[in-house]
Amino acid sequence: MTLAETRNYKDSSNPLLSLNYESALESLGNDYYDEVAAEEFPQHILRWRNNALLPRLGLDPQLVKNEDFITAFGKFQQRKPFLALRYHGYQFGEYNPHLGDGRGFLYGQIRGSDHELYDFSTKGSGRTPYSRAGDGMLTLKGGVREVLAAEALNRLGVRTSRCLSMIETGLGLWRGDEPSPTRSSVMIRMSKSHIRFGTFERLHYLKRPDLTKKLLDHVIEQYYQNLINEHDKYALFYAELVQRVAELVAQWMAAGFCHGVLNTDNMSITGESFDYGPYAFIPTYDLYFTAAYFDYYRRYCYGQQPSICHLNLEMLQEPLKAVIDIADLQNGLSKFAEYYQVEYRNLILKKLGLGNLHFVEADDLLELTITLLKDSQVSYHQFFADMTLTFSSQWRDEPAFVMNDSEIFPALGASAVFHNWCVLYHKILNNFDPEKMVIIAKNLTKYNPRANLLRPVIESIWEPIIEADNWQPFYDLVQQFQ
Ligand SMILES: Nc1ncnc2c1ncn2[C@@H]1O[C@H](COP(=O)(O)OP(=O)(O)OP(=O)(O)O)[C@@H](O)[C@H]1O
Ligand SMILES: [Mg+2]
Repeated sequence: MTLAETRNYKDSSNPLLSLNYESALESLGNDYYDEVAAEEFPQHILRWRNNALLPRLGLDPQLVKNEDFITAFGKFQQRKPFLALRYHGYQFGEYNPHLGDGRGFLYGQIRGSDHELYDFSTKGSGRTPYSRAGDGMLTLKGGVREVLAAEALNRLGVRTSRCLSMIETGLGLWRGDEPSPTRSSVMIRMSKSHIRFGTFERLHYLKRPDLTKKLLDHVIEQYYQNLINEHDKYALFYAELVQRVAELVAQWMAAGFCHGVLNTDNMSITGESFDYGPYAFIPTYDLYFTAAYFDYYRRYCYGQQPSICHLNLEMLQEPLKAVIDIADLQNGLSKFAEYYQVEYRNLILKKLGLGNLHFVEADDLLELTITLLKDSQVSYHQFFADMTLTFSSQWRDEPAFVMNDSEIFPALGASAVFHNWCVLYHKILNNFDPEKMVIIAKNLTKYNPRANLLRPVIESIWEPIIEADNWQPFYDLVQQFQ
């Protein structure tokens, strides 16, 4: 078989291989990537297949065999080319020109049934020219954590990439942050582009405005299709990116999520959330909560996320200046705070059951809720989950009903802030007709999943896996997010 024939070869018996792969990124030319080979692993055990994503690929989960996943996404048979994407990035504030896909590659691109272009990218598929001192691998625990984060965030309404599959690969890896040797995995992540802020930063570093413009045209054509025919599409692109990123951070904040490593190589040009390494969900509302143990100066702590994303957007202006007027860039960024506030307010009101209702005390309630969460240091997740569980139409009748249900939070009952919160929440409910209570109860259930992904929960999933190779708790938990 010639190389061209290999590239077009389709195994019609494997639905994952007979998908209609597109080559939007490949066709940009090899200034943006290197062709690489996948690692050959000693073992392939399918640990996770995301059936929920298959219909979006036009596939019936019943017709895709586990072996199909293994052939395509573990053995990497019958598909080429695999493209390690080139990028740089600001890591903890320092520019790093030695990055790029160091343990992954672009496997292929697929047009979903929603007409959006999706990337399938690997993580843990072996060394590339960008691996530096790394082994090119992903630990099994890293794979488990990324699958869980993506599903939990998706359930919480965050615009996120998701994992399509995770296969255990039978290697023993050495890591400073896991008892070693530790088990290995390879993952396929489905996302709306793996082009990062750092992809543009590299082109600026190389002084290639021509390549910047070509990439920007590609990004707009594929991911900002509503702007294609606008005469000022470049300015509008940046303005929309600012909005998407501001909304994304608001989604993280409302979800109580701390990404952990908001370097510019982990920021997507489509404003989608991805790369779930040392992330954590906040146990309590604490702006200084820091997810990554190596983030000594709390640069990426929970409360810093909005300003860090603003800074990352500001730094992206440098490469974009090659194509977009500086005044347009500044104007675009000036709306960040407003977009963030609007989205955050909406999301917290949704979590309080009141998202789609109009009432004058909305800002007071938002402020008081945050004060309550901050002062009391009750569990951020549990506050909303218990509110969902205990809410009743009686809360409309008397503030005392709200307070009495507070037995779930004995510490809250005595506080003046909680008393004020109950009075205000009751007053707001009292403005509405009794039948609106049903809508509020439904909203609470919709926006406050019962399951959570706090650190002890992840550990309780991981323990049965390492101790008895028992994956049931993992499947049960993912199921609750889907
Ligand atoms: N084990 C490893 N071997 C080789 N390169 C690695 C390894 N771990 C991380 N890298 C590289 O270090 C850089 C920063 O890693 P980071 O953890 O942000 O990304 P990642 O998790 O590997 O991938 P992604 O951002 O696609 O989720 C990236 O260029 C990544 O490819
Ligand atoms: Mg990364």
